[in-house]
Amino acid sequence: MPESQVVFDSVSMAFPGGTVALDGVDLTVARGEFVALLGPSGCGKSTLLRLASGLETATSGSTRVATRQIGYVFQDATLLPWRTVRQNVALFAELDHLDRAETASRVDDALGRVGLAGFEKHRPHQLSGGMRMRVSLARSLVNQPELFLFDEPFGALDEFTRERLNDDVRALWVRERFTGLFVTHSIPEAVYMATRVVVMGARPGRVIGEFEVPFGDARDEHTRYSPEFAELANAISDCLKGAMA
Ligand SMILES: Nc1ncnc2c1ncn2[C@@H]1O[C@H](COP(=O)(O)OP(=O)(O)OP(=O)(O)O)[C@@H](O)[C@H]1O
Repeated sequence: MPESQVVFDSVSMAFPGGTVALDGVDLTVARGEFVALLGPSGCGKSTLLRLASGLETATSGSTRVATRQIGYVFQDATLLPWRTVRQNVALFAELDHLDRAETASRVDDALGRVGLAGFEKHRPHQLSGGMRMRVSLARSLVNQPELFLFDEPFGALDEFTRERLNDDVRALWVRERFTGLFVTHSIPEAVYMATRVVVMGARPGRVIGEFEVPFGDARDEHTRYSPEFAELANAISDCLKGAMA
């Protein structure tokens, strides 16, 4: 049995206003897995990520996370406009009081890995949306996450930029083998990115379908247009339609 990185055990979440976001979520994510989460709007996907990050605590059930090294990337890159790219990428390391020389070396490494070498002195307003997302990714990479939470990170980007970032995140995952939990509304993105796709039902959310993705590490345009890809995407689509019916 592979080691578990995240375990949601009968997790339910009711907010003070009365909204029941999650009801009996059971989901185990193994170390090094990349799980994409799909589900209708409001079914509690972001809530699940917040539980995994420790930002929220479930009303009932338990959430166990085997690491404290967690990266979190949102749709909004949330960069500080007055800081340069380099200073933004160094932010979490500074907050963690990481040694200066170590921070500098990790920042250089992260900038290189997301393709931003040469843009260190730019400010966020001088960057495209895709580049701002790269800064956000690099900022999390500096803390060497073992668990990476992605909350629909590329939803606001054009398709071309989104596909390039998909490839970049996959390349990072292939190299680092962090555990990934990736929320998206896009079935093709989920299938392309993940080792397993988990479908949640309408609120209150729970897991209604799981699909192993049979493609290996090497994925490219041919993967996206293969009959196997279309077949899997169709099966997931049927499951999602059931969730919304
Ligand atoms: N802090 C909160 N207080 C009250 N209700 C909340 C809070 N956070 C989330 N909710 C509610 O819980 C439900 C689930 O929200 P959540 O953001 O987790 O869903 P989601 O699946 O990520 O949605 P989307 O796909 O639209 O981003 C929604 O009805 C939302 O309004």
